[in-house]
Amino acid sequence: MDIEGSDDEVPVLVEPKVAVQDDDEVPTLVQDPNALPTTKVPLTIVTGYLGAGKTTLLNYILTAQHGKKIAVILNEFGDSIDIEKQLTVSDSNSTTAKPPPFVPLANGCICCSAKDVGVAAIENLMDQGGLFDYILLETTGLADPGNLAPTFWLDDGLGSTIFLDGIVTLVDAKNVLKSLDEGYGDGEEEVEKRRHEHDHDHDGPLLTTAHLQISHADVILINKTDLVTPEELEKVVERIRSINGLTRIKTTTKSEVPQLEGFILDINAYADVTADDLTFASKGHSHLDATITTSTISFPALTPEQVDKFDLFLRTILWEETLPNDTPHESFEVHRLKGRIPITDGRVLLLQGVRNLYDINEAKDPVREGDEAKLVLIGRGVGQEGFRKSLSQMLAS
Ligand SMILES: Nc1nc2c(ncn2[C@@H]2O[C@H](COP(=O)(O)OP(=O)(O)OP(=O)(O)O)[C@@H](O)[C@H]2O)c(=O)[nH]1
Ligand SMILES: [Zn+2]
Repeated sequence: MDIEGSDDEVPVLVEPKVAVQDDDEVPTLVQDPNALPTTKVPLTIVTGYLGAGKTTLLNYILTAQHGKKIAVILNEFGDSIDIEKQLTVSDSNSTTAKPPPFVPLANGCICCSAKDVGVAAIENLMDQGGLFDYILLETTGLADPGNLAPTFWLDDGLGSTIFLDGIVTLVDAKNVLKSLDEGYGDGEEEVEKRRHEHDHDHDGPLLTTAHLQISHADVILINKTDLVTPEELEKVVERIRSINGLTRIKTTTKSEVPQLEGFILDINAYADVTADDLTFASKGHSHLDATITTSTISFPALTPEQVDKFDLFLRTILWEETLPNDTPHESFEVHRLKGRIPITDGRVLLLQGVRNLYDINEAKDPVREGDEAKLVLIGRGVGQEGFRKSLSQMLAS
């Protein structure tokens, strides 16, 4: 969906549709010699089904007053190999009327084989220093953000310059239930492919792109609320909540989020694990969705000796996709996980994971909320009783 810039006061994002930019039309980026690339630049992934309002959100952010210089990376699938990504830098403080500067990036699909090209292009820009202090990456409507997130998280090479701040998913209030139920928009071929990839038995409930975009989201904007009744909207909220019990949800029209800071930008979703988040997730939401659920496992504070066993439990479920101790189970797939694990010596461990990557850090300010440890899992088949059983067996061994 093209959004043409008409206001010449503010830089407006135009999605690339042409494969080749005329050199004359590509202004070069102006370097700010005063800015030093000393701090890490946050990167937010903006995902959501075709036409859900991703570009509308980016335009909203680019024109809002936030005092940030934001780089936007777009990637669009074309009909051919002419897949294009471009980068535009917005300076909300600039008063001069200039067309947005474009730096064309190499072609390729950022969520799969060519992802490193995207990363290299960002790094290249970071080398120029001070050009921007925030990165927004809009994926295509059919992207699985779980494939993309690991590229920007826990990458030592990138670690010095970029970090993944969070994943924001736009949901089309009018169509999302159809997408979840029928794979509406995914196309028959894609639906069939996903059955092969994610459901080895072929008879489980359908895993759609909408599921993947919701299960990985740290923030969900249910957009286009003007197109549904309050009752319909309530159903959408409940369904989404039942899939992802950790995500923050906001209903919007025209992707308008007046409070960007702390909700869309700078949310630190891959660093902080607050007790509130986990408590919310474990309130027990109805299992309205047959494919993806959120499951919370609570257990007593660990002794220092149990930490390694807990780690082995995580490695087994995430890396081997099986339950320890030959615990019988049906196939499962973890999309996202978070945890807060108090240790009897006074420490609190914070746990973050996406797909088969995870990270354990000690809380810097270990406030103990009782002695209950909580592990929240989002994914397919994560509600099986075997998870609890095998964990307690593991910890008791
Ligand atoms: N009725 C209605 N239309 C909206 C709303 N938000 C955005 N739109 C329109 O929906 C269309 C698609 O919005 P985009 O922001 O381009 O969506 P997108 O997710 O970037 O779409 P793709 O890049 O094509 O996947 C545009 O015509 C928007 O103006 C809304 O809240 N209500
Ligand atoms: Zn778009």
